[in-house]
Amino acid sequence: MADSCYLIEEVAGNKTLIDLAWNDIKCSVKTKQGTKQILKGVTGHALHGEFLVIMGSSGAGKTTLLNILSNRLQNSKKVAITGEVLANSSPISDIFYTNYIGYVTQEDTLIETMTVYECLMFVARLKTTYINKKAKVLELINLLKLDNCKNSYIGGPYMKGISGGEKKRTSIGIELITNPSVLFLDEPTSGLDSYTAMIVCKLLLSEANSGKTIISTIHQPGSEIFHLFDKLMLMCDGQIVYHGLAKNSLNFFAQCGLACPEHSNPADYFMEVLYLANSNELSKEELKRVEMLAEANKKIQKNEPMLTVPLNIDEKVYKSGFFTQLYYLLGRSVMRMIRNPILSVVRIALLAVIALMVLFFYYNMGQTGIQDMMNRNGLIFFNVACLVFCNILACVLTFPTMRPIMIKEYQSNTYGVVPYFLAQCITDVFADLIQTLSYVSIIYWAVNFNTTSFKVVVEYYIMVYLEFYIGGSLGMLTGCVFDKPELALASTSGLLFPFMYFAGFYRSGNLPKAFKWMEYTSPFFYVFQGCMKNQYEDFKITDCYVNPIGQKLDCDPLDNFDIHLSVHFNMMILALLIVFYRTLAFIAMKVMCKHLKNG
Ligand SMILES: Nc1ncnc2c1ncn2[C@@H]1O[C@H](COP(=O)(O)OP(=O)(O)OP(=O)(O)O)[C@@H](O)[C@H]1O
Repeated sequence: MADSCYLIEEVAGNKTLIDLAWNDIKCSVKTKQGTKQILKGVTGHALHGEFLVIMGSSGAGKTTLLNILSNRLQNSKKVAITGEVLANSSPISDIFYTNYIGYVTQEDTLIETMTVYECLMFVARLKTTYINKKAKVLELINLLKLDNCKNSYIGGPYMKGISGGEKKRTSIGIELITNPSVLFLDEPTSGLDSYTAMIVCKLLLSEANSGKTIISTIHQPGSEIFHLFDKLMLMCDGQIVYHGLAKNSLNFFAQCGLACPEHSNPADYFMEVLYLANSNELSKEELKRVEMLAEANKKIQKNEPMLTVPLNIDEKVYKSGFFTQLYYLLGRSVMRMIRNPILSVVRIALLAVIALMVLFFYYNMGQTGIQDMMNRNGLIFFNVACLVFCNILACVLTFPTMRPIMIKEYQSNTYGVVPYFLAQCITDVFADLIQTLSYVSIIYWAVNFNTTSFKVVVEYYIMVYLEFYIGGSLGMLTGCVFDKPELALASTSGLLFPFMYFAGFYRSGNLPKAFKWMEYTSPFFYVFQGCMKNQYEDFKITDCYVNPIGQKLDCDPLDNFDIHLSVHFNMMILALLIVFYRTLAFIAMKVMCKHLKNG
């Protein structure tokens, strides 16, 4: 295993070796049916240099145990955990996890528009202090056998990318780049073919050989993979029914009167023996079998000598500073926006369609008659509705897809919420600026909008910019509150239609007094007011409708629509609303992260 000893000099030299032990871990959760005991006093250990595989029946509590050991599940209103986890014979603090552990989740949380190399470099830049980060990343890529695809996109439903096995190895690489002493993995081989699963398991074994403590749950390994395992922990009904060398497990079951038939895959056989028809209500026979195995397992346990080397704890939660985090997050966010097909399609194609429609129907609009005025009003409102909606759609559709990635990276202390949030806001500032400049420049002169002064034109640019940004802010807010794009989209529609109705276009002067206040809650109202005021400044309709007694009517669109707030006042209110929506989005993001950290 010449290539297996990644960073072995650090493991043997400066790197801390860790023996992990856990005593009498109990975990219960409150459910609607009452309290459910998930773990019933679980005791075990994983030593440095060991690859411990946790297997067991579905619902046995494997993931729960992994989450408790890795501090991803903590005591909360719903969850009660007791027992202790020791590292090198000492109780561990929260900061221990930041310093020494890595966690590979079951789902790959990778950005589809990044390459394998970029994914690893991003983490290396934020979470490591290597002098030559590029060399370390390339070394790791070589170890993970990802050289062939290092410059390929991760890919996803909308773009072709690397294979499932390559994604999994990239996810493992993201954790290995920080060279953790303890690595947890939740079902790293699920969904992979047997050959790829074998590659992943061999990689984990080699990492264990280099001194790391590797703990992984694994589902249905083939017999070839099973024979790779070093230590095995079998769980059933929240208890450990075997913990020891994988190669001794068959003997243990035979001694308990449950001999595995010859030529069977031991992993399949154990799953058969530990299968529970209903994990909420065990039959007498199942209960007896589980208790018999759990008792027999207790008898074979010996006190393993544990390391007692004290752990050097670096109290810093984040390995990089605020501005470094912001810088790389901003770079990633801009790159994602440029490369993301949904974002580019929604933002550019939709905008292009709107611009073409406007040019087609409103090219060289007249400036004098009643009809011209009505067309102009229609176009102003059309712009307001379309541009806000266009940006909301882009944010609502893309933000929830970033959510699991952000949560995973936040939980592993890659960066804080503030730099992440600011990076999103700054990216929007630039994206909206480009959209505004292109859209307004294309349509403004072509449709004959007001060009009486430079100030009027600039103000219109600013109003459109605020339209885009307020749309993005609303999209971000719903995207932060709802985790699924469908839910976010549905709630956005529920919000947008009343907002649009109360914009002051459909019923302005004759809105019943009781509902008048609702106009002030709609951002569309301020955008519409601002744009109308801006467009009709110094603008005279000469060809007015004259009634039978000679009065000129409908000459002032600002009067017709009851437009009374100044352009600058509307701009100020919109700026405040942007701050308000973004603050709410930030609070939603912060609450979500805090909630997740507390289990
Ligand atoms: N927050 C929760 N609320 C209610 N029940 C829970 C909660 N978390 C876990 N459980 C239940 O606890 C049991 C153990 O869950 P866990 O995910 O640890 O099992 P597992 O062994 O990993 O199962 P699988 O192999 O199917 O993923 C399951 O019956 C699960 O439904």
